[in-house]
Amino acid sequence: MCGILGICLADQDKNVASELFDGCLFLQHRGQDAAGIVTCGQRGRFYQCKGNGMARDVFTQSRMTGLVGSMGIAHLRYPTAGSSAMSEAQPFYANSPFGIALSHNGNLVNTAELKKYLDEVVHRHINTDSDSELLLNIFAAELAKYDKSRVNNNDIFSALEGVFKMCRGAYACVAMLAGYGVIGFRDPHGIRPLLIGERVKEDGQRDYMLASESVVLRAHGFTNYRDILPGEAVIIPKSSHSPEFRRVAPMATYTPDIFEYVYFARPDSVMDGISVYRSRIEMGRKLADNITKRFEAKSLKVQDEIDVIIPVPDTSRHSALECAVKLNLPYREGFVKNRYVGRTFIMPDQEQRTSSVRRKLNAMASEFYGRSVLIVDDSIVRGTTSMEIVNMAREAGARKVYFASCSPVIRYNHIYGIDLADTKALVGFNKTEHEVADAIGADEVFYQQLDDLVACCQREPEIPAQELALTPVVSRTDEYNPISLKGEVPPIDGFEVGVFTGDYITGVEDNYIQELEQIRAQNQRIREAGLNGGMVDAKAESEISMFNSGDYS
Ligand SMILES: O=P(O)(O)OC[C@H]1O[C@H](OP(=O)(O)OP(=O)(O)O)[C@H](O)[C@@H]1O
Ligand SMILES: NC(=O)CC[C@H](N)C(=O)O
Ligand SMILES: [Mg+2]
Repeated sequence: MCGILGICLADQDKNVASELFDGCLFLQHRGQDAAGIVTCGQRGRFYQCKGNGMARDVFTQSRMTGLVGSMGIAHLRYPTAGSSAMSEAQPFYANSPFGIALSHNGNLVNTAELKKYLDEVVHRHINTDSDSELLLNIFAAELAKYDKSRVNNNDIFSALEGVFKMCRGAYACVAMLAGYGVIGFRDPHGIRPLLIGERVKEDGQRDYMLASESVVLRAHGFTNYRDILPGEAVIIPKSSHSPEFRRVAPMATYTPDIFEYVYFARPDSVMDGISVYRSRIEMGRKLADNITKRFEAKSLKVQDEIDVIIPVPDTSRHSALECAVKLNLPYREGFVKNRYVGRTFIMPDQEQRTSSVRRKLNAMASEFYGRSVLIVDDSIVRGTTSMEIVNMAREAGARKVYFASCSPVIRYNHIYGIDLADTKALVGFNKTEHEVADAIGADEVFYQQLDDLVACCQREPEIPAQELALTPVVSRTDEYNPISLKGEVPPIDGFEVGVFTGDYITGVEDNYIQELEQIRAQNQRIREAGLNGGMVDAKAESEISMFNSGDYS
C-alpha cells in the first residue's frame, strides 16, 4: 500500500510543490519508506525530489524550492514488490516518449510476463526490481506506438487501453506527461483507491487533484470529488484544464480491498462511498455481538468475565470504543502511544517491528492490575503486536487477557500492495483460533467473521450528505457515459478478501507468490548482511544506481 497524489493548478504561474508536500503529510500513514515529488515547469521540464524516509525528511526546504511548476505528482512508498532501495522510490521517470512520470499504488501479479515483453518485444531497459517501473514502461511502450511528436487525449486513452490489456493486478496510478498534463487511472477491479476532486477558485478557475484518500481532497478544498471507477481513466490537460474521463477497460468487478477499511486508510476518509470511520464503528459492534454469543454458548455472561475493554492504539480505537459501549463495559486507554514512533506494521523488517511495539506502546499498570481485560485490535497479522501486547498486559498485572481482532483470521499472502508477510510468517497460518491464542499467549482470541466484516463495510444513508451527493448510487445496468466529476458511481459488487480466503480477484500468475516470497527473503538477507557490516552478492540496500542521492541538506 502506498499513497499517491497529483495536482494540476489552473494558474500556471504558481508552484504546486508546497501543496503536494502538504498533501503527502495527509497520506504518510500509507507509506513511510520513501517519498517523492515530481513537478513540471512551464517549459515542460521535470523537477524531482525523492528518496528513502518520511515526507518531512525527504522534502527539505532547500530541495522544495527547486521543485517548480504548476502541476506535479507525488508518492509515499510502502514497498511491496522489489526492495526498499532508494532507486525504487517513486515517482518513476521515463524520458521516452515525451517524458513520463508515474506514481503507482498496488502490485502487478504478472510481472514475469511483462518483464519478458519489455525485454524481448519492445526492448526497454528496466533498472530496478520494482513492478511500478514495469508499469511505467508498458505505458511508455504503448504511447510510443503512435510514433507522433505530440499526442492528444485520444492517443493517451488508447495507450491506456493497451496498458489495461497487458497488466494484471492492482494499480491505482497518477502519471504526468511532460508539458501535457496529469493522468489518473484505476485497475478494472478497483482494488486500490483513487479519487479526483475539483476546487473552484474565487475567479472561477478550477484546480484539480487526484489522491488515494478523500481526506486530502477535503483538507485542500477540493470538495467536489468522487472516486475514479474501476477501468476508468482521467486526463487533466494543462492547456484546456478541463478533465476528460473515459472507460479504458470494462469494469470487471467493483471490489475494493477490504483491508483499506480494516487498517490502512485514515478513519476520516470516505472511499468508494464507504466511510472508513463508520465501518470501523460497525466492526466493534459486530465483534461485541460475537463475543457475547461465544460466552453465552458456555453459559457465561460476558460482563462477569471481562472487566474492561482496552484498544491497541491507534487503528482499533474506534472499534474498541463501540465494542465497549455495546457490551456495556468500561473502555480504558491502557496503552499510551508514543506519538514519535510511526506505524509499526509497515516497517520493513521484523526486528524493527518488534522493538518498535515496545517503544511505541506503554502499558499503565493502573488499568491492568488484577483485571480481566479484553484487548481489541483491528487485525492480527504476524502477531508481532499482539504477542508483545499480551506480554505487556500480563507484566502490568492483568489477571486474564482476552484478545479480539476486528478482522477474520489472516491465513494468506496479501498480493495487491499490502505486504502482509509470507504465508508462513502469518500467525494465523495453519492454526485454529485456539492455537493462535496459544501462540500470542492470550487466554482466548475472538475473530470477526468474514460475512460480518463485509456487512460492516457498506455504503449507508448516514454518510454525510455532502459525500452522498457526490457518489449517488445508481443501478449497475446504467450505461457508462463519459462522466464528469458529478458522474454516477455504481454500487460496489463486494470486496477483495484474498487474505482471508486465498481466492484473489485477479487470479495470479504461476509462481508469483513464490517469487514474492523469494524477493522478501533476499531483502531480508541484504538487510542482515548490512547490519553485520557484510556484503552479499545482490543489489545492496543503498546501491549505486541511477538515483544515488541520500543528501537532503
Ligand atoms: O500482527 P502484527 O504483524 O503486529 O500486525 C498488526 C498490527 O499492526 C498494525 O498496527 P500499526 O502499529 O502498524 O499501526 P496503528 O498505530 O495505525 O495501529 C495493526 O493496527 C495491528 O495493531
Ligand atoms: N504498496 C504499494 O502500493 C507499492 C507499489 C509498488 N508495488 C512498490 O513496491 O513500490
Ligand atoms: Mg495497530
